Amino acid sequence: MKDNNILIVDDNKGALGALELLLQERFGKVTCLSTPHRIPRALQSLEPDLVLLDMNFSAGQVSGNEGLYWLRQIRQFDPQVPVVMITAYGDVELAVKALKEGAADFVLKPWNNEKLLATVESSLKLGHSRKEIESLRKKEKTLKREISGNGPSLIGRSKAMAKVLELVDKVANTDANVLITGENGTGKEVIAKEIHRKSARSDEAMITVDMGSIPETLFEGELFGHSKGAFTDAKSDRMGKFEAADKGSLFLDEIGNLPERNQAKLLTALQRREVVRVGEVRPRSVDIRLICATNTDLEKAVVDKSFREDLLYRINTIHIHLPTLRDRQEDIPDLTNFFVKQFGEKYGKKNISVSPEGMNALKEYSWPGNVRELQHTIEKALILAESNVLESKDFLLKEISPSILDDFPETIEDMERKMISISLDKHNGNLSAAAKQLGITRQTLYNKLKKFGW
Ligand SMILES: Nc1ncnc2c1ncn2[C@@H]1O[C@H](COP(=O)(O)OP(=O)(O)OP(=O)(O)O)[C@@H](O)[C@H]1O
Repeated sequence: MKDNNILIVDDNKGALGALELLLQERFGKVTCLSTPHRIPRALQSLEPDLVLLDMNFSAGQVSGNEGLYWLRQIRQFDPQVPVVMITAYGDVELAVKALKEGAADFVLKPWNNEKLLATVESSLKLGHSRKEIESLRKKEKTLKREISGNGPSLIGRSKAMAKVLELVDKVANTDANVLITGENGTGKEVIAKEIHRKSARSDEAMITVDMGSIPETLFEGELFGHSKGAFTDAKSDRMGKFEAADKGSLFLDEIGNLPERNQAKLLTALQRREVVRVGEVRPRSVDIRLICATNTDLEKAVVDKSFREDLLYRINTIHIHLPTLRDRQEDIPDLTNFFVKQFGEKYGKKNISVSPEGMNALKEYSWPGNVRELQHTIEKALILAESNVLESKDFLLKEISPSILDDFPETIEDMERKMISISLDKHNGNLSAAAKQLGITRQTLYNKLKKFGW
């Protein structure tokens, strides 16, 4: 405890000298003030770790009111710094008053050296803990913002997107459950982040869970947490995603991929707004705002009996459907310029632009992979670009031939089946290789195969 900075304020010069000698040997630097009026300046210049404050300064004053006044001033300037009150006229009532006003402790004159040193030491520890808590809180806040994404990088001035954004504004500040649907890559996660960012919960985290990538047996542990020893790998207590999202938002992506057994467990947690960690019996309350997303037709899944109707009603209080990129061609130039700038900075190619002919080609393309495909197309074009102006040939767009269109799947689900089947054929049934090529996890592929009954 040698590197502390202590401020002593006492009008009695004898007491000041004795305290200085006693404290500097044990705790580090000590600064003495014989008049309280210099306290504000000293707090600013010294940033003390502790203040030892006399209660009476003016001659004849024994009420302790002066000390209480300066205690308030100090706490206003720095609420974390511990203040130990010291007086010759202390009584229990005055001590209680000072403690109520936020003093860390109270010492009577004449003091007992050992007792005083112990009081100062424990008050210093209290001050250090307060500072640590304060800095951890700040760190936590920054991390939560980092986890939730910093926004706003949401591009979309088309009529279709204006409607979506209007709905986002209306629901953001409510706690209504929101279901976001739309094809792959239309920006469902971007919209979920926007809802969170505009909500009163934006200081807390938005925790994202990809429901398709959690193995069926690990679902409860991942979402609800587990206690130490609940299963072989549970080496310590762990909170689940629900608890981590407490006071913030929980974003369940790919909710359509949730196996039936776990749909019931999720529904129970949502209805009760509480979770029970695996290995425990005591429920823990959670205060979350639920946002779900899917590219599957959940109404159809309900008819097919692969998705619970009661769960669908629970999650879709508000339904936001995202238009495909081909249904909002007006957004293509803004999105293109946004990605050109973003990747231009990333790859050190800042003067790149797109020719009018190139922009037309981008607008006319059908974008089956939506905004994500546009993003990847621009990134590739920028990396390979040999001139500063990108032409249509630079985008390597794959035009779909009419014969392919004849055989084109009618629904996204049909397309998924087809893509999975082609990929499995290509990789001789090797799930890992097919999943890698399709850009999904092996577990998601496995869940889809199960869903299709393959
Ligand atoms: N309106 C937008 N403005 C800027 N970037 C966008 C917009 N929409 C989508 N993106 C970008 O496109 C990519 C895909 O978006 P996102 O992951 O939100 O789509 P998704 O619908 O959730 O996809 P999936 O169904 O595959 O999970 C992301 O990199 C995202 O930043």
